[in-house]
Amino acid sequence: MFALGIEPHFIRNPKLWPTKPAKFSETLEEYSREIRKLCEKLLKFIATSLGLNQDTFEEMFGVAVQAVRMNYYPTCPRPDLVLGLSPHSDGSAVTVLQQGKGSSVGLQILKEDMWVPVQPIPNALVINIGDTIEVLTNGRYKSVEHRAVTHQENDRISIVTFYAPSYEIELGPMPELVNENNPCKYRRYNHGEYSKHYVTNKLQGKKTLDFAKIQTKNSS
Ligand SMILES: O=C(O)CCC(=O)C(=O)O
Ligand SMILES: [Fe+2]
Repeated sequence: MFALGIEPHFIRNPKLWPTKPAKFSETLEEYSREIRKLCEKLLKFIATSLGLNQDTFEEMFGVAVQAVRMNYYPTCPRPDLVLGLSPHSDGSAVTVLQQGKGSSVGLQILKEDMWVPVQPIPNALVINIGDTIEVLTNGRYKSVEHRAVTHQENDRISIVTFYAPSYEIELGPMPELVNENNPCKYRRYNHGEYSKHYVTNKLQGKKTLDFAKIQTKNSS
């Protein structure tokens, strides 16, 4: 995999940006600008769906952090033994995933304890909800546990954009979404600390969210 910080500029490491192909940087810049607009829109729709002001997340996030990860999964003679990427949820607010043209099925999501393949749809993007939105909505939206599998004959590429709040912000469940029927499930924390926790821990399902979980007697 190849990961690059995009926004804000201070997270960029220009030394890592390839000079070949010549248009790499320009193309990635343009792609990222458009994906950023899409993420802003998605967050407006999520806020509206919860009866909140559409700018709720934008106002809360500060200058949002955007990073991209390009995953290459070579063919594998024993896909039954080798995963492409271990099960995890993303630490982002939302993730936009693009699968290479003509890609084989590789992404799977966990639904009712079953791994369900996500069939690539030509010219369509996959949107994943990340842990940040799960916390902010007190679990009304849930981050999706997913993994990537390998394939015997076809290799595969995915290009994944993570969109998250600024590292400085403190976040926790929004008071509007906490009540007697839906008691507070997560504590408040600093998003930078969560990000650090996320990247320094093994990918292991939704375990990283334990960082924020309030342990109650009945919770597992
Ligand atoms: O390659 C995929 O489809 C999944 C990639 C992914 O989940 C990630 O990069 O976080
Ligand atoms: Fe992911």
